[in-house]
Amino acid sequence: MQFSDVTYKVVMKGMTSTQEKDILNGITGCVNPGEVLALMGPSGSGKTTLLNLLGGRLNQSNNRGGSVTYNDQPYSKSLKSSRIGFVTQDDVLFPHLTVRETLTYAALLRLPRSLTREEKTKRAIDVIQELGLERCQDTIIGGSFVRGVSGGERKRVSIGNEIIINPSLLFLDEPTSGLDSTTALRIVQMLQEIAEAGKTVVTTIHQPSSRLFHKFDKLVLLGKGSLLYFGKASEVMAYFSSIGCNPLLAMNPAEFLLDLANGNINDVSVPSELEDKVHVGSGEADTRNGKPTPAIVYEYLVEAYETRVAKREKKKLLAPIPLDEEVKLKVSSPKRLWGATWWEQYNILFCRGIKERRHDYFSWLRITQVVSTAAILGLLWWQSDTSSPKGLQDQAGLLFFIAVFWGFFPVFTAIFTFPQERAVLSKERSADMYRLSAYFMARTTSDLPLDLILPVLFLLVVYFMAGLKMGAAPFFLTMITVFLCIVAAQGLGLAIGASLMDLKKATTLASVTVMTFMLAGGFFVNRIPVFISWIRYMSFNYHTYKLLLKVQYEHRMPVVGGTRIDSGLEEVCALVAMVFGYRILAYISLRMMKLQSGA
Ligand SMILES: Nc1ncnc2c1ncn2[C@@H]1O[C@H](COP(=O)(O)OP(=O)(O)OP(=O)(O)O)[C@@H](O)[C@H]1O
Repeated sequence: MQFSDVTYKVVMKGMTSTQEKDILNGITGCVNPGEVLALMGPSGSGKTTLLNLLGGRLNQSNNRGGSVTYNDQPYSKSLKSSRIGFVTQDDVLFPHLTVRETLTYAALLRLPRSLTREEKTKRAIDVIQELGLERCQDTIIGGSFVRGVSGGERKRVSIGNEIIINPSLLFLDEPTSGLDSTTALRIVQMLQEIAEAGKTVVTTIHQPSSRLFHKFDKLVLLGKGSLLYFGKASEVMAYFSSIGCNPLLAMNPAEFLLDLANGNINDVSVPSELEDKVHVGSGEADTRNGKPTPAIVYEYLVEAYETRVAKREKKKLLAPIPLDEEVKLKVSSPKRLWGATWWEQYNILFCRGIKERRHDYFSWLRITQVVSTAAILGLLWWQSDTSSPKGLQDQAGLLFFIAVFWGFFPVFTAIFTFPQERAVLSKERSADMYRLSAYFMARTTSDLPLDLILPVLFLLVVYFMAGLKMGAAPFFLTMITVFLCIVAAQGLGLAIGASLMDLKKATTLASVTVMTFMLAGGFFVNRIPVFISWIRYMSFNYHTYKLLLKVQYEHRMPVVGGTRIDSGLEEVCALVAMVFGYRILAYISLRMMKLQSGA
């Protein structure tokens, strides 16, 4: 991989003006198969931005300049899905899946279609062995609220998720941050072994120990977005010595380099040129206790690199490299290569969804909540009598409550669906693991079984305690009506969650909407002004309430919300339209969601 004169800027919009900020200024370098390239620099120097650019994650941005080529070919979609692995700084994994399940699903989704299911599963087991994860393969990953594997093991699982496709290029963002030095060393050793197998590894690293530092083949040292050094890691000290910068104490080379890149020259001898700059003409403002300021040191380092090394490196990069034609072909193919067919993707994601949320399925808390509400309702409306108009009015209140309860509950569970999975979705879509439509269908259908079990329990308790109309037909019609209401309400929750992708905002909007639909539901107010009558038609509570009345009383209570209940077909159609309409809206919102990669 070669990168030449890579630049990146961001446009920052202020209150009064728009400013451009240069993040990277002309970074040039290359890394070959078999090598580990480390990107080092102080915090904010642009390491992550450079890594994202090299890994094709900021590829569609207009703010980038220069060129990045892989085997002499520009970036392509097939390269992204099958030849590049990208390990982000945060481990974005499902907390309730075990290590083996996580890697198996990654293998099933990402490995090429030419492999059988057994071969893909075997690859996951091989990776577990390669990464030394056998002991914790049946432990769940864990997260903030559930205890799972250790930080180092989690990082290895994240790396495993990427090396499973046997990528030619592996990018890692701070793979050792937060780990103790022995675990960090183990991870870097593993990266070295991956490189030795003929792969190219590029990693950002914050402050490696000296043992770690010596494991890198090449080094890019950045300071405020400019290149201070590119070359062999083993030659970096000799280079800085050649420009007159030497450590005065025995210290870790990484520490020395970071100090220099920060412009901190305590315990560092500086060249006479720099000393002269302080004494001749630079004036008070540029000096601190007779020492050059960080800005002067930084300028000197950038200039030294530009004049002594940069031109030579650029020349080297311009020299043509003989290329294997087969590799060239693979890399330049513009087609996106999916590891599984749409239907396979749907099945894998459906099973993964069920496994990830299996703990939710038998949540006694939810079951208790529903059954106790049902029991309270049953007691309050115990064997209610509908022979008098007053009794009828009373029971209609119960039916309205059922329509509101099953309109309210699913909205508030569904709004969490997409915002909670945003990070995983972004990461997996950036790696082109599956089609969005397959994910959407799997995610929205894998919750249905639970969502339909709870209302059955609820109705079994309420229906007979409250003495609603006896008979199989009214009971099952009531159940179907409640199901329709739940699926429609879920659609609304999914659409709100997907369009806002922020739980606070989504909860606020959902409460206002659900309250409006409830008020317009035909129980509290019969006639509403014509210009807001559309609210009533969008309210699933209204249609559900009308259908429940129809099932229970047929023609004894024909007018609700100012309209007659005829065949009930109109209400069924309205609910079905909502089931699909809100889901289509949710899908469009997800499609429009900007993923990190611009995928
Ligand atoms: N979209 C953006 N808008 C504004 N500034 C940005 C944007 N992206 C990056 N930057 C700025 O660019 C600089 C480099 O960011 P980057 O994350 O690449 O640094 P880094 O070297 O990886 O830092 P760290 O080691 O702290 O993670 C920072 O000053 C950051 O604030």
